[in-house]
Amino acid sequence: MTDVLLVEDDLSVRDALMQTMELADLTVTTAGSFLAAQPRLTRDLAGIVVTDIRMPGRDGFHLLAQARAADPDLPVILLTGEGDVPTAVRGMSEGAFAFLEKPCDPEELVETVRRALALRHATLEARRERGAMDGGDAAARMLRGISPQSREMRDRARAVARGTGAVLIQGEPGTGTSKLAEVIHLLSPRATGPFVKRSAPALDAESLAEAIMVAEGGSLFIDHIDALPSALQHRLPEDEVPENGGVRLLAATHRDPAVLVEALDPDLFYRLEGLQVHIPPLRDRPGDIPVLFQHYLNLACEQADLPVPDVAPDVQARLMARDWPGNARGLMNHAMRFAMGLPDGEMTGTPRAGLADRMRAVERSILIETLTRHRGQATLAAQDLDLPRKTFYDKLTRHGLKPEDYRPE
Ligand SMILES: Nc1ncnc2c1ncn2[C@@H]1O[C@H](COP(=O)(O)OP(=O)(O)OP(=O)(O)O)[C@@H](O)[C@H]1O
Repeated sequence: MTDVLLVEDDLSVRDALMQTMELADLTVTTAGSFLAAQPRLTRDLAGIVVTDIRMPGRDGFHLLAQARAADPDLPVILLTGEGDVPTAVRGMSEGAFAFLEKPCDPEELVETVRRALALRHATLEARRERGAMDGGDAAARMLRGISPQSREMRDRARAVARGTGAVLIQGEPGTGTSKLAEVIHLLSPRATGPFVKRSAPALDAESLAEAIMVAEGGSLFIDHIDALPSALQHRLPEDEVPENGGVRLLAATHRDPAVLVEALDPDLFYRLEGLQVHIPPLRDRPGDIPVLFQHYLNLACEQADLPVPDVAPDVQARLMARDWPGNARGLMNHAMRFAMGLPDGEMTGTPRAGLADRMRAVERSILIETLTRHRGQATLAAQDLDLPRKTFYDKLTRHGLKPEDYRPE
């Protein structure tokens, strides 16, 4: 992966610039002319372009135009001759990201490149997210979240949906167990059949039989399965369901599988044990908090016909540091209140830990958020946080975090 595509015809200048950037841990690819660079200017180029203006044949302005034709959001930094202000002005008016006078000050060059790169990554990330939402399947559309745990959960849902046996979903209240059940149904070959949801404590023999009948050809989702009376556990739909006929059983519990073994008859427990999906609590995936919050904020504002307020970075950091005992539902309620401009009085996620623990939680959230934003690229994340690489890695180790967990799927 290239951070910088450097286009410069003068070999000694090219080597010097390349060395400056490589010393700053940037990955550089070089080209000696417009023609050599042209095929690399694509819409999905993960880096940015630094180009000399004066080159034999087609010059830097041609390159700028070509880059903008490939992708108007691709940042291009122009290198001008000393004192050549009119050229620089023309470059800016034609859409260059910045211009630098040669010979370049190394610090200024690296700093400008980093700014351009951060913008490039943000652009590509936003496109990727949009693509996943627009063209994605039910898991991508309905289960928001950019954390590695959320990605894993979506993959697991897809895999489980392809199976035929009963499924057990486990997660704390408000983590989205019902939503995940619906996603599994929608991803399965039974998607065109009904999805019927019942809560175990409200069921008796008659209402269970009726629910099974209504769910014919689709899925029956039983929430709080641990509260299903023993007598009814034997009346659940069978695992051996004919293709697209019968009823597939999906179940959820907030309880630990270790406790569940006590609550269920062994037959049912072992049936459900085969295909399980666990939803981690929100506090273990703070990277999802800003995305979910923004999603529900947009929704609340749209419903109430209100303008969407800005979420300042310190507000985001505070949201991420909370432990959210109500999980996604708690966050959603908070977003609603925020949209209405209501005070934070009924917030349930306020941390009660001491100062040291709270600071640790904030540090962890910031590390996760930065790694997520830089797609697991530790060097960029460390730079973003103004930390030497070693200090950054020490902190990751202390929090048990690994950059590779934050790289894209
Ligand atoms: N990943 C997610 N993306 C978008 N919305 C989510 C996500 N997870 C949960 N939600 C939302 O949070 C709310 C709670 O989800 P859901 O009702 O599925 O939780 P639950 O675990 O079944 O809760 P409970 O059993 O306590 O009712 C819902 O409005 C759901 O849409």
